[in-house]
Amino acid sequence: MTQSISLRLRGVSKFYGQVQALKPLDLEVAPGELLSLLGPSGCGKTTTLRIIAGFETPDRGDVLLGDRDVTDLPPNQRDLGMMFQNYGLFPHMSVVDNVAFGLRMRGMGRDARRRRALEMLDTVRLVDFADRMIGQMSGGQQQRVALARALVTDPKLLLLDEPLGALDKNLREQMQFELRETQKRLGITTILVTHDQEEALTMSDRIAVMRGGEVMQIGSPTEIYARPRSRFVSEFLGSSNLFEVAGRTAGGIRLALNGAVVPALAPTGATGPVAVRPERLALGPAGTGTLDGTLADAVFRGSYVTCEVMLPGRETPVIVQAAAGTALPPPGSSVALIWPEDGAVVLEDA
Ligand SMILES: Nc1ncnc2c1ncn2[C@@H]1O[C@H](COP(=O)(O)OP(=O)(O)OP(=O)(O)O)[C@@H](O)[C@H]1O
Repeated sequence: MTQSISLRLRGVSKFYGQVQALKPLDLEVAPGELLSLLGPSGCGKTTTLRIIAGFETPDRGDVLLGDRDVTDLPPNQRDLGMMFQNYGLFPHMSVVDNVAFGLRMRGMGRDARRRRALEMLDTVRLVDFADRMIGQMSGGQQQRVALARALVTDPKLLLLDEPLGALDKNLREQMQFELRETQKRLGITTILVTHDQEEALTMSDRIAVMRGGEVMQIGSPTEIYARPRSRFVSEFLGSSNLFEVAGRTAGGIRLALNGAVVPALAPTGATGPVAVRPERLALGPAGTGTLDGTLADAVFRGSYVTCEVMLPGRETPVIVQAAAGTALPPPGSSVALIWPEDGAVVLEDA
């Protein structure tokens, strides 16, 4: 069992020539926590991870592992386990030799190496495959070998860069669960880089949503999903319907569209539109809700139905996600949008 350790970045920034890959960044990761760095291509996720690993030196700021300032230490002195998308396993070596490789580099004796590698293979439920060649293992199994190899040196910090990117959807979901389970069991502090919002939502204790070299918002998956602060975050994680706001009253938020007053969480200083998740809206008979419109389309998606509702005075359809089996009138019918009692939030930006 690893003694869990905290990770701290203080004012870390990085330029590549004229490109500011990272604006001064502060980040605290608690012992045993899994923090995801989530964002679109080029937002600075990999740069952040490479600085934490020691492959890259920040222009300014420091990196602390526990109380130790590791900013100037090379990667092999930082007590890290790492796992990347193309696992970097040696195809001509057996499973157990792949896992033991890092121990050999540290000068551990042959028998001790094998014993320790088998222990790790047991953790990822592959001990029966120890003497197979890597090429005889499936994608999911290779991913588990890579995890065992990352953990075999008993690192204090686990760094995962799109670790499941090579797997297809079903296997990927299963491995997300397994990886998270192992990480929790070992209590190892972990940074996960991903551009996959579902992966971040299912695996993380907290998510840092990044854009343009900055953390836009950081919080638990439920917090970030239910209370996005900006339009970018509300649209990057899931989707949102945005409504312009005309003002605030004691009873709630006045919508610009028809002046209706609706309940919404309104943080002080939030002057942007109000965002509502499609699954928080419902449809009812015309005249019974907040806004009347026309049901333009309804698409069956298996476990739910995606409805598009056109409102007078609004160009973009409002998206409503109704449970499968909901009785819907035919397209072209008048319907009412039923606003949620909670679940709408005023954003900070336009
Ligand atoms: N070695 C480099 N030289 C010059 N510019 C770089 C270098 N590495 C990264 N950048 C730039 O820094 C910015 C951040 O890149 P980074 O790789 O951290 O993004 P990312 O979020 O990991 O993207 P992706 O999801 O595509 O990997 C980008 O604008 C990128 O083009």
